[in-house]
Amino acid sequence: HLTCPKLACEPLSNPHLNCTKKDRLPQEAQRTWLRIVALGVSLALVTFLLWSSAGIDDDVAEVVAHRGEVLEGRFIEVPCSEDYDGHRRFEGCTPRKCGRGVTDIVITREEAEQIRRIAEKGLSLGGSDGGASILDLHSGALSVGKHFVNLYRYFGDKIQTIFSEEDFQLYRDIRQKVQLTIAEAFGIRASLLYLTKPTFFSRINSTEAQTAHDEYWHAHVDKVTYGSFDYTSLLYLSDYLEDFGGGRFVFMEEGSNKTVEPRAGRVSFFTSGSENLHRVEKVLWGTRYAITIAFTCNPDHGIEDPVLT
Ligand SMILES: O=C(O)CCC(=O)C(=O)O
Ligand SMILES: [Fe+2]
Repeated sequence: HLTCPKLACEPLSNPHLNCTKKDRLPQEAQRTWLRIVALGVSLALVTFLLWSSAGIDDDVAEVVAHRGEVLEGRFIEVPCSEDYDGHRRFEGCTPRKCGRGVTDIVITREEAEQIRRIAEKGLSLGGSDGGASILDLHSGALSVGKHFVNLYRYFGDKIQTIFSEEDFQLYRDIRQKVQLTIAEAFGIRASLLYLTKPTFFSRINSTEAQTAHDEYWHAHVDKVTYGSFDYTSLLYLSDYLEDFGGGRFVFMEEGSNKTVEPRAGRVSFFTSGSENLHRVEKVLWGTRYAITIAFTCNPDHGIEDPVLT
C-alpha cells in the first residue's frame, strides 16, 4: 500500500497514490513557511550588505559629547602614534600621553557668541565659492571666491573700522584659556606650548566646495596636514541642530567612530598625530562657525598673538 509522501505529493502524475486534499494542506503550509524563511534570510543578507558597505562610517558611532550636555571635562587617553618620532622631540611637551578631551566650562557661551561676531564681521567681507571659508587673524588671510586676500594689506589702517582692540583682546584671552586647558589635561607646562599656524576661524555651510582646500570632510591627520601641530583644539561657536545640521566632528576608529557634537563654547582638543584621525561631516543646512587653535612644542614654529595695528 502506497502512502502519500509528505513533501512530494503528485496525485496527477501518479494515479496509484491516493492523495486527498487533507494530505496537500500541510504541504502548502510548509511551502509558505519556506518562502517566509527565504524572504527573511534575503532581507537579513541585504541589511548586512548595506551595513558593511557603510564601512567604518558613522553608522557605528558613539557620541562622546552630545550638544545638550554641559561637560566639565571628559578625557579619553589613546596610545600615541609614531608620528612624533619623525620630528624633533621637545621633552616635557612632545606628546608621550596622547588622547582627546572635551570641556564646556572653559569658554562661556557669551564669550563664544562675542567671538563668533568677530568671525561674522571678517567673513562677511569675503567668503569662498562654497564649502568652508576661513579667516586667519594672524596673517590676515580671508577666503574670497576661489582664493584668499590679505585683509590687513587690503584695508591697511582702515582695518580698525572692522575689528576693535576688544575683539583682539578676547581672541588672546581665549587662546590663553585653551592653552592652559591643554597643558593641564596632558600634564605639561603651558609655557612650553607655542601657538602655531594655521590658527583660524572657519565658516561652513551646505554649499558645494569649488576647490579642494574648501573641502573639509575628508579624514585627515593634523600633524600630517599641517606639520607643526602637536596639539589641536577646536572652539565651537555655534550649536549642532540649532544653527546647522550635519557638521559633527568624528574621530575615525575601526569598529566605532567617536563623535563630538559642536556646541557654542565647547572646546575639543587632542594630540595631532594619527592616533586622532578625524573628519567633519558635511554640513546639511545652516552655518557652522568654529576656530581651530593649534599648538606646537617647537619654538621655531611658534607664532605671535594677533595685534590690531
Ligand atoms: O572644525 C572642526 O570641527 C575640525 C576642523 C579640522 O579638522 C581642522 O581644522 O583640521
Ligand atoms: Fe583637523
